[in-house]
Amino acid sequence: MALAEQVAPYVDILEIGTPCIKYNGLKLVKALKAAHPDKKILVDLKTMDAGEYEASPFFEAGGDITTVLGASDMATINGVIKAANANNAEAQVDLIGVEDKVAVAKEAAQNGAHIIGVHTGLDAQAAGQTPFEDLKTITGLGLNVKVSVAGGINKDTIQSTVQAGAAIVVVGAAIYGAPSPAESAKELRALVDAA
Ligand SMILES: O=C(CO)[C@H](O)[C@H](O)COP(=O)(O)O
Repeated sequence: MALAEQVAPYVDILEIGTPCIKYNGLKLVKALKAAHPDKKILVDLKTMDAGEYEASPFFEAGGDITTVLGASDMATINGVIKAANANNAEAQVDLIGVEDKVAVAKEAAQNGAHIIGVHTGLDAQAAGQTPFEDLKTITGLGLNVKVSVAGGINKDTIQSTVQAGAAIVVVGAAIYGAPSPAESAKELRALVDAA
């Protein structure tokens, strides 16, 4: 809540990351939305099963976007899309760990997913991986969805993600790990606006 307060002037979406939502649950979604009704709240559930059942309460609590793993069964993805549509919200399909990212992105988009997330997770980042090539591949498909990118994005790389077609750029450590998260968010925002 304190971090959100600091960075809110510079961002469009406030993400509750996966460890954070597991620890805090629905009450944090409600509190964050109440404090920031003008922001979208992304709840990074990384749903793997029971899509509609798991996502619905998070949309009802004020979440605007929840994530579902592209590695899950397409029925799970479809369930999150259904829950999102019932709540005037959005389903983001996270391609983290997916072998055939193009096939999953195409099918999810065809099924009505609102956002496709190109994502190099923290453990893959530690092994030296980045999301940039995958981002170009997915935006290059020209699907009728927004493309989000996440995975170690910082001030040196954020403009290239916008130029590669990312509609949503997720920044974690480069904001929350900065000496001044607000200053970092402000700088990143300016770079995005100038890209
Ligand atoms: O979803 C996540 C990890 O699974 C993170 O939110 C995402 O990777 C963004 O954080 P960072 O910019 O530090 O990579």
